[in-house]
Amino acid sequence: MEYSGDGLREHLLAMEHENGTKMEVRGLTKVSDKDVRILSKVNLDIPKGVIMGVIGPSGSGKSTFLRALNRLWEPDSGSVFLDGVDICDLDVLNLRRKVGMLFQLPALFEGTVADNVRYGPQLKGKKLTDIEVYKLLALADLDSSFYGKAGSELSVGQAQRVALARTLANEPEVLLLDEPTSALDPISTQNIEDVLVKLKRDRGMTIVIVSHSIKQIQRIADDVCLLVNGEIVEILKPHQLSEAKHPMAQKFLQLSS
Ligand SMILES: Nc1ncnc2c1ncn2[C@@H]1O[C@H](COP(=O)(O)OP(=O)(O)OP(=O)(O)O)[C@@H](O)[C@H]1O
Repeated sequence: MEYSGDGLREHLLAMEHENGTKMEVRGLTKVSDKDVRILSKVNLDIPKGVIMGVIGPSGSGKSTFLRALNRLWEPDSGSVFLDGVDICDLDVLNLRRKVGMLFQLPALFEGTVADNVRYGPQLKGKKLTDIEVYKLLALADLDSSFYGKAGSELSVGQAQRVALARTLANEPEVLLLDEPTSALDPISTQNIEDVLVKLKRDRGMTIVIVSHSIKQIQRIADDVCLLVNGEIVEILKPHQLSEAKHPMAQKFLQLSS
């Protein structure tokens, strides 16, 4: 299709909207009770439909940063915008549906896998059909045999995929993952990574993943930000990580490789 004049401008504007910034983090600062800076004026643009990796030494503020994106804590100063709207202006439960989160260890509720997957929609008064539950399980790479299983029967890797299906049942636009595979074996890790890449590719999902594994970030991330002492010191493409300039970042990368 050819565009000219107004048509071209409209087309470009539409593309800009399609591929625009999903989350903007501006001046995010968190100070501990003991007056220690945990995050210091963090700025980051997270584009739509990308996997953003967050890496850095232990204690650098990665989890704190991630939790700020769906208001698991409130910053001392600074703001986070979702599609241009300050997340403080959104109903917090609604925000957490739009910006879902997975943790290192999955915590399933009592009951079956299907009960877990149905949980979020049920809170909004919607009962997922069996077919909808099966589809969500499939999205998280779980076959139909998991439907009636109890959470306690599952391996950690399987439980993590159920937790992912449960989060996806809320139809999030952004997925936050805090070291989601660090307790998993290589095959379960690969299953989760494949699902994340598929969610990005097929659904345009925006994903922010904190990981201690540089290799994982290199396998799946589009961009990676390096957090050191509560500050983003560099934002790079995964293949450029060896070129990081900050001395602490260099040391961290050397020790991690
Ligand atoms: N609720 C809190 N009160 C006081 N200090 C905190 C609190 N939560 C985190 N911290 C401190 O903030 C710093 C950053 O912690 P955070 O868990 O965000 O780091 P991290 O980069 O995710 O670390 P790790 O890689 O070890 O998980 C640490 O020094 C931690 O001790």
